[in-house]
Amino acid sequence: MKQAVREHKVLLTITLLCSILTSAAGVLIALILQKVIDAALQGDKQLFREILLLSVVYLLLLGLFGLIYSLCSKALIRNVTITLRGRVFRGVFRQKAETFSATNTADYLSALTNDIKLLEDNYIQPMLQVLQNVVVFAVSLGILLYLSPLVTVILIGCMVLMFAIPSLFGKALQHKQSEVSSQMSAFTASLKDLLSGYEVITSYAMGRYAEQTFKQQNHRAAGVRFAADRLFAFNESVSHTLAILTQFAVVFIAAYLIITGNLSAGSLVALVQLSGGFVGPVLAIMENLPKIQGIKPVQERIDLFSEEKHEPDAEGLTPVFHSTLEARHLQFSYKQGNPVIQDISLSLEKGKKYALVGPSGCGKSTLVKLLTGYYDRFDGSIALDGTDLKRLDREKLQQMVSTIHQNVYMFDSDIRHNICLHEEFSEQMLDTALHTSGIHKFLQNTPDGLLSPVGENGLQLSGGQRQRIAVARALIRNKPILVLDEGTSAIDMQTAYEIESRLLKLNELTLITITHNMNEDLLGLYDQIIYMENGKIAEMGSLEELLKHGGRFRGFYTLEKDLAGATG
Ligand SMILES: Nc1ncnc2c1ncn2[C@@H]1O[C@H](COP(=O)(O)OP(=O)(O)OP(=O)(O)O)[C@@H](O)[C@H]1O
Repeated sequence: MKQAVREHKVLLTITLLCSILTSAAGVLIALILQKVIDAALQGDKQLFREILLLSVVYLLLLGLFGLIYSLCSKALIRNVTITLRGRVFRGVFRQKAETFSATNTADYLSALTNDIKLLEDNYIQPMLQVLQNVVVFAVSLGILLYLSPLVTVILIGCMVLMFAIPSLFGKALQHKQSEVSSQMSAFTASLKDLLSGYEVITSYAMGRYAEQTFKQQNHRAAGVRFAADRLFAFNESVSHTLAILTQFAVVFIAAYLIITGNLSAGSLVALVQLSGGFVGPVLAIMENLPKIQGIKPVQERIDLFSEEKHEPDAEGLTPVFHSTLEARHLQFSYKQGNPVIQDISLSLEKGKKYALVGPSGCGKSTLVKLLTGYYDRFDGSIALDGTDLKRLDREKLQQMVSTIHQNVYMFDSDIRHNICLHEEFSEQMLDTALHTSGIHKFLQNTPDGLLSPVGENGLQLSGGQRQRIAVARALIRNKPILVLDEGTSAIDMQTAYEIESRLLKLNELTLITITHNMNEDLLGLYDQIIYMENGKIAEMGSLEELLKHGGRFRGFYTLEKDLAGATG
């Protein structure tokens, strides 16, 4: 947060300077009032003309500095907001995949929208106001002392009382602000969940449930906000009452000093004006200080997501893959005491093709995620060409692997953009990717070809078409490792067979396919079938070897085939 403000030092300095000048000049009006009233009461025309001229110059300068301050402060808020959002956005994308997936995306959305707005309203603007008011207070104090030390002492007494108030509210407000931030995050999460579930909600007649959930979250969010505002209201009204009391005290004492002949009428007007300039700033400071204190939890949350929090990889070695990807005694659990991967050792060779099979939930996807550097909180070791994965540059490692999942994310653009993703590729590379992925088949039936829009998250395409785009997206980049995590499950059998058999022919590609499809012709093309059960590798070998062996894989294979036959 502070770093983001520091990035705009020049604008900050100009804003602060103009703020000081405008605030200080604003106070001088009291002296002009004093002089003009005394000149009028004395009938001094010469002095009256001089003050009139001075006032015109004063007004012009005040207006000019006021305008510059106003423009600069708004530009400062805009720049800091842009910088903060940028830092959070980059921070989110730079963190480890493991950390990213452990956090609800609504938390990121909330940090980028609600929290940054809270910072603007409760930190940046109050900070500028506090500074302005400190200047007004200091200049007013000087002039007050010059006009009447007695009134000044009484004013200071009232001030002390007024300062005691925010300390009573500060802690409670801090707590309430934190609650507002968490509740807004929960509200965004719930809203996102409901909107993403549109199809399920409408087709399963869940409208009432959705409305009720929304109503509850809506009321809760508004309720927490109101509880914080209520506390602000108490703080503000106590402060206002004390401020008015102070001004009353000044008027009555100054009036008494006029009665006793110790003060001029002009000075009384100046004192009343100054007491406003003295009390007002204290009031504003008191209102703003709890806001600044209260925003600390939100500030910490933003800092947590910001890029400076994400340390670079320890060694950041550049990964190379010429021979093997090897795991030794690999153990991993999502929750302590519940291991999902148990003592797995295996070696994958470059260019070979592996089919990973086993009952649902046995740990296939988790194993592949570990092997490709998605999670780094595991026991045992994983090495790429002999170098420990934890020593490698995470970003470069990610760039060596393409993973195609069952659900493919599509940007709301056309087919070409969803394959190339802002990168330039030759027409020949694009053509090869289109053929290997089987896209060319359905392109013939689309009027705009590669320029056909796919709609929000690819809604205008079928599941199979989306998966073919994902295959092309991966192939065009020519990455050495391709993971198909049921990546062709939505494609018809014939096309899936064609795509997979083309991938199996790519000599340089190391292919790891997680599949439930027990197609003998396809499985027979894989170099190795890795059969998993309960987080362990139960058997490993070619299809022929495993079937001949007649072990656990054979039982699984036969059962799956029978089931597919019965349901298909
Ligand atoms: N992010 C996660 N957090 C907590 N537990 C998880 C997470 N991902 C998977 N699991 C659990 O780990 C176990 C293995 O899941 P995994 O997805 O690796 O299995 P799988 O063999 O690929 O299953 P499937 O064939 O159904 O896709 C399951 O019990 C699952 O509930």
